[in-house]
Amino acid sequence: MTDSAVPASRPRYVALIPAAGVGARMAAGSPKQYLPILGKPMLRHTIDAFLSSPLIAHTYVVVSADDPFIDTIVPEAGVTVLGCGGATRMESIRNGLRALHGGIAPDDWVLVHDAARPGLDAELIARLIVETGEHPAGGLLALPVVDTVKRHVAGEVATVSRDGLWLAQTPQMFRYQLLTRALDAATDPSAITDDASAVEALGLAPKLVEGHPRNLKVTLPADIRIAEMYLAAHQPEQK
Ligand SMILES: Nc1ccn([C@@H]2O[C@H](COP(=O)(O)OP(=O)(O)OP(=O)(O)O)[C@@H](O)[C@H]2O)c(=O)n1
Ligand SMILES: C[C@](O)(CO)[C@H](O)COP(=O)(O)O
Repeated sequence: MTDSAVPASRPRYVALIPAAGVGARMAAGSPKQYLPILGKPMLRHTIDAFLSSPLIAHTYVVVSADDPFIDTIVPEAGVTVLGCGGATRMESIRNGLRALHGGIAPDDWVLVHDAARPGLDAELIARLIVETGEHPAGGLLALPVVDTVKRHVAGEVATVSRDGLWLAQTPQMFRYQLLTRALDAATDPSAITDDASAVEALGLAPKLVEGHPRNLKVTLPADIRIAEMYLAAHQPEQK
């Protein structure tokens, strides 16, 4: 895939990384986005993925107002830290989008990407941007479900058809105007577990673009080692 399929200047593509979570399921005693992955903080890997992409005009990182660790990672050219994290992922993203207001055009694209997915790289970013193209509902990386799916509720167990089921990853990309409208319209935060679900609630169908297992979300302690294995296997060769 070449970058020539991508429009040159405007609209721009910017990255928005929500990084204001506490990492409760990781239970590491400090926010998981600062845990070392191959000796480098997880968030640093995530930021570096966007800095390595020639398609991304700027990267914004949303952290908590009282985040004591972020200064060890940024600032640097091409990255802006926004200390407006909220109580939920959706709130952090909403606050981040509001902070961009005025500095971004309505039809610029925003790629929202979890700080907790350090396995992203420039190739996956390019695939998402090129395959989403001008799709009016935007697009997201996702993986088709390969296992048999069970639903277990109140003692009842049933097998759910996996036909058409995908696991959503990030980045998820939408034009700024659409994403802000979708998140502002979201009334039931428990139903909005990703950015695409807010857009779907408007009756739109974002494009699913095949992601990669290395782009896993580091959620539980065992995921750290898995992320390290993927990243070690994917490092450019040292000369
Ligand atoms: N209030 C929040 C909660 C989450 N996030 C971010 O959203 C991404 C996905 O969230 P998740 O993996 O759930 O991270 P945590 O909320 O930190 O984890 P947990 O749910 O286990 O506490 C992470 O990069 C996280 O930092 C955020 O910016 N603001
Ligand atoms: C956005 C996401 O990563 C897509 O899979 C996921 O929904 C985030 O969930 P979390 O519970 O906030 O980690």
